[in-house]
Amino acid sequence: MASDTSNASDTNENIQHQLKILRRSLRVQVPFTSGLHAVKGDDLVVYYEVPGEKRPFRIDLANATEEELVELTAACQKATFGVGGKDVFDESYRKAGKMDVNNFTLRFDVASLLKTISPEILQGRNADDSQFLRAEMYKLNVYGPGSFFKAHQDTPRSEEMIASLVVVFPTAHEGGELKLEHGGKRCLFDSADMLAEAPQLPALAYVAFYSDVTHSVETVLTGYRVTLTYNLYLCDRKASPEDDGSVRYMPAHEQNFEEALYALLEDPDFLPKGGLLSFGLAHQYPFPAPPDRLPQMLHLLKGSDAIIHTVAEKIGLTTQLKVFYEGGVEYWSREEETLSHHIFADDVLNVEHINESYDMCLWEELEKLGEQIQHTDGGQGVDVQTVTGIDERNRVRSNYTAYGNEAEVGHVYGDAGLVVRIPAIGEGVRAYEEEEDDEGDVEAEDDAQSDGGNGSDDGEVIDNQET
Ligand SMILES: O=C(O)CCC(=O)C(=O)O
Ligand SMILES: [Fe+2]
Repeated sequence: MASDTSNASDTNENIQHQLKILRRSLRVQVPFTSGLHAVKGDDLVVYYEVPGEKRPFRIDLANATEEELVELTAACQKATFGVGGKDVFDESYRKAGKMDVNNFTLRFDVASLLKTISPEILQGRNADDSQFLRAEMYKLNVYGPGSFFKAHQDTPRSEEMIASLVVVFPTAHEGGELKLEHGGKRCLFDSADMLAEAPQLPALAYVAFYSDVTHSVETVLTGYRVTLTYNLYLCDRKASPEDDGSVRYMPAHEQNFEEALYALLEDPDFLPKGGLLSFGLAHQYPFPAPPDRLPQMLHLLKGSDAIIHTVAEKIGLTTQLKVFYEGGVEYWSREEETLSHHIFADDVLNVEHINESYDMCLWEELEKLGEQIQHTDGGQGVDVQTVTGIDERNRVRSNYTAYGNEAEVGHVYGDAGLVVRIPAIGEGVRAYEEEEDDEGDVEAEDDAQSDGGNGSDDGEVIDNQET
């Protein structure tokens, strides 16, 4: 699927080495964070409504008896799950009890736990990023013996919903492990085990994972597994009274990524005429509504995707989300042009107005939207060096009406990926490479590379202040 963009630089050993480092430093990301969280004595007391009863019931989930847990289970509704925008009840898929947030209350305040998980969930973002995490309590779930929840992804409640948080109460149980799967990697969150071995009680076990992580709850064998779920949203820091101005520590893999990127920029064989460094996205994203969908998605990047954007920006390089359209598909392949039409488009292709089967129309629309990729067989276009392949994780579909002997709907598919724009040698952050300065118009940018500053704003004076 990824663009096949072999060029002269493919033979250069240094370039291959640095590309390998870029790949490796993006791969180490684990898409979840978990642990134990100590709480105070009565933090885990829950008051809940029981249908037909005037007064709320009380249960202390730090010291609950079996009888109390049976009562809590009885007060729950049978849990449903979302399929195609509808809530469905199917006990072969999800067997558990749930309680909506307006039917119970508890003292536990998630704020301190949010502080613990935020650095993990917001990793890859700028230290002075204007965003923080906000948690919205979603449901209380009760899994008695025989309960489970099969593999699913959580329904995003908005474009800003980035992750889910599950908090497990210290009620005795066996089984009920949460299985997590992302990008072919699997792991197990065994809260029963963690809580049984907690050095200090009362404590909660917690796990937070990005919204595109597939997860399932294994069958509970004995006892009761009680959980609280929260939706985690990205919010604008300006709206937060809790801004503590903390500075983010840059982990080693992110530093490696930055160093490899610098090494590539310094290599005279690396995209000498400039071009694009392309990356597949490691996470799935909801596409905001049109127009200008892609630029809006840039602030939603998470994990290793966010690292690419943050580091490139720090160096003074532009990152863009693009939709990669591969030519040569049946709708527009013309004999003389097969397979040479690959485009990085600036937005999702809109072809609703196209109502004829002559394939070139689609192609013309695509050309208006983006940059054609240079191919080994020559022709015009931009040089692209692929770091990681763009896959179908963020596939977008555009429909148009195709007329054959009957009108039918045709589809064009594109896949979103990230590109970092590399200037030609002698330009932008690579201005230091210029040997014969014939025009003298690159001087203002001479220092941009060496201080890692953002030399992107024309004419801006860069302070040499170290922080
Ligand atoms: O209770 C749990 O451990 C997970 C619940 C869950 O995945 C959900 O409510 O979507
Ligand atoms: Fe879930």
